[in-house]
Amino acid sequence: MVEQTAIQLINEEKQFSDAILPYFKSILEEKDIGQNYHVISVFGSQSSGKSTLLNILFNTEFDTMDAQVKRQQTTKGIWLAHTHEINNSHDDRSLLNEELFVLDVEGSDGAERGEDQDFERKAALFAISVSEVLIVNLWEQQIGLYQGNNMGLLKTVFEVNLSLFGNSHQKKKVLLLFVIRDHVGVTPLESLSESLINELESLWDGLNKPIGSDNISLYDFFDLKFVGLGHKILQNDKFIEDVKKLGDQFSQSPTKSEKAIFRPIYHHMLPLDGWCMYAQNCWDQIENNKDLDLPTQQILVARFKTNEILEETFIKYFNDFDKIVQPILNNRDDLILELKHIKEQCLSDYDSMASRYTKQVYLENRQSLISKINEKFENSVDQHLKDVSIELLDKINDIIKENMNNKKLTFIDSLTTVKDSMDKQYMSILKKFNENDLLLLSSVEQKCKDFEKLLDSKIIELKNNELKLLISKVRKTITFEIKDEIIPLLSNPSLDVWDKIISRFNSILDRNLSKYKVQVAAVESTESDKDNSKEEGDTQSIQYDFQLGLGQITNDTTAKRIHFAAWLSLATTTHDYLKSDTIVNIIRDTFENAFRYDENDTPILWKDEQEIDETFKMARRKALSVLDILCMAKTSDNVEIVPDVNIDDEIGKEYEDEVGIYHMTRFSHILNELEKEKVLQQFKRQVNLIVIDAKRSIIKTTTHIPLWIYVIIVVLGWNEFMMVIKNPFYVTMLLILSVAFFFVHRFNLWNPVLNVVSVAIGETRQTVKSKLREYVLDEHEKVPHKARSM
Ligand SMILES: Nc1nc2c(ncn2[C@@H]2O[C@H](COP(=O)(O)OP(=O)(O)OP(=O)(O)O)[C@@H](O)[C@H]2O)c(=O)[nH]1
Repeated sequence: MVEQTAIQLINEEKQFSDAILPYFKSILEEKDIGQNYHVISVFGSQSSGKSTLLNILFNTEFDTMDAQVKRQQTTKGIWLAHTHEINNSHDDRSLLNEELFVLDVEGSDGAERGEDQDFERKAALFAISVSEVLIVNLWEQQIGLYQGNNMGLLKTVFEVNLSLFGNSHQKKKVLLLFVIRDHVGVTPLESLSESLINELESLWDGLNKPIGSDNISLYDFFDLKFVGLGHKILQNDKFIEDVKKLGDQFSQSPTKSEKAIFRPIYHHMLPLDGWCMYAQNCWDQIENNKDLDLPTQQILVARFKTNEILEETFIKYFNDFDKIVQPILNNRDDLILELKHIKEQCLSDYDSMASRYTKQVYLENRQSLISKINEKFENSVDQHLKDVSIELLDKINDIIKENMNNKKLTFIDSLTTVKDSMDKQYMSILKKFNENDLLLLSSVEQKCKDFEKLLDSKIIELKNNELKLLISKVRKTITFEIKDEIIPLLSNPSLDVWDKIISRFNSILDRNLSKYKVQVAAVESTESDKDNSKEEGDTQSIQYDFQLGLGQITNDTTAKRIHFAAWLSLATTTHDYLKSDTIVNIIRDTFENAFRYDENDTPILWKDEQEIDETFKMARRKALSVLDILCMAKTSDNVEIVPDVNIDDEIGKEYEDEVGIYHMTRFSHILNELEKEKVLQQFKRQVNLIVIDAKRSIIKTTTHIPLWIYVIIVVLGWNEFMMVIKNPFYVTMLLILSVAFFFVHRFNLWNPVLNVVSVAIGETRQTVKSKLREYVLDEHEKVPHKARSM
């Protein structure tokens, strides 16, 4: 046997060769024949001329027996040979443009295997399973003999075949081509065929059919064809001619001739590598005596092969996927184009390779490939959509700010508009990917939900920020107003100062919350409910809406927060302001006002100490009553003021005073007893000084010029006084000077007077100087004159 042209598919030990694929590769090289091939088996008694027929018909080179040497088994196991040549009457061997694979099966009834019919049964079943055409080779004289013409074996094969495929919906047909050898022509072929058909049909009828397969006919599984070949030894030319005629039928196309042997219904519709795997699976099943389900095997092969193709094409296009896609992740149009291109290429490659397998499996795996591709796209698309989401969400802030700055829309209207717009933008982008089938169907809805979630959390964040701003703004205003209105009240406290403070506080709070108040229609209630609501101040019918699209609970909580903050601000303001020193100053001022000024706010001029003492007592009483008011926040009804919210946790600090007593800071507790005592002492020290000052001022005015001075003045100046009184000139001069002095002093003319006096003095000085100069010069001139005259 020539190694290159035939290979042992299954050896005598019933082992399937693993060299089949390399064999196919070596003979076909890189040629992809797809489904353009046919598988033919030959089956018959040992040394019945099977190999000889195949070699002449298909130009193969199977071993044949040399009868002149020894009649013995030549073909062992199952051999496979490749050919594309068919001997025909046109003498054109390349008529058929398809590849042929011919299986030469070990002959039955061989002496070498003896009674062991296991292999020949398995081989027959295998041949039926994997071939389109099974040539049953028999001598003319064997027809009519049960054992001699393999009818026994055929019966077994039919039976197994029926039990395996009887209930299958996909009944694949095989052509049983009975080749009658040494047909010398005495008995016409028709008559021989008839005998064989009768034999086969009665054989079929006699089969032990499985339940439910009673009505299945022989022809549901097999087509029958009969050919007679002349005696090779005696009529060699006729033999060759008959073989060529048979070759014609093999060469013909089913579309052109009814006699054509190869028909699509016999084909397994598997590409060659798939057929190889299929054949191996069939043999494994047969060999292991398992149920051989050919359609299932075909599907398994298709599944395996299409999976293999799927993986190969996927790797081919997605090995460098990240490198290709990463740089264009931010460019949506390029990204969509590239993804689309990759997907189309990948699917086109898959289609060309896998579409040759069972359609259902091919389509199933195509869908898997699409899902796999989309899954791979998922990361990139997700990354892109994430960037898009961030971009869109970032824009929201600016758009809302712009809308609010331009006073175009309120915050909540702006928020609704922006949300709709962002939703639309995102959906249109998502739609672009979806339209191009670049998303996993299952993920589209999720992506929408994810964006909705992001958008909602952004909206909540914006609302919270806006709410924080609003609360902070209202708090600041309330704090400012509290300081502005409450501190003046505290710095000059009246007896009902705390009533006034609470009243102002309520009006401040009300003023700041009024624009957010919503009147809600009163809910029908029972009489007792109405009474209760009256007692509670009808607050139940008032709700708040801070115009930020918040839920009622959040609105109410916000109102409560502002209410709480207002109380805290009031507490902080009063406690910060009413420190011990400030209280000392306040009560000292109260004391001073009462002590120094009368009812008309006129300063009191003390006449005597008794008056000072009485006024002191009155002023101190007033100051101490103010101290009592400031030490404890109580209404004029003497009811301690307790905030209607619990701010104790904020201001309620526990502390120990100097004498070891624990105190808890409360809103109404401004000073504790110890602090009050200290304030009192400080106050006393300060007012004592004021009283001492007052008393000293009386002594000063009364003891400023001692009386005896006046007596001395009168005693010592009596003569001068009398002299002035008695002289009319002095009296007149005194009166004139007194009047002049009065007017100058009254009209504050001392400066002009002093100017006049200084000018007069200057003039006088000049005059005196000039007179003196004249006098000196005159004396000088007289002296030389006297000297000359002497
Ligand atoms: N009378 C006759 N002899 C033939 C014919 N064809 C082949 N022979 C002879 O029969 C003998 C066996 O032929 P093979 O082709 O080896 O038979 P085989 O069926 O392949 O044998 P195994 O492979 O051993 O089963 C050879 O000597 C052939 O010359 C034929 O048509 N008529």
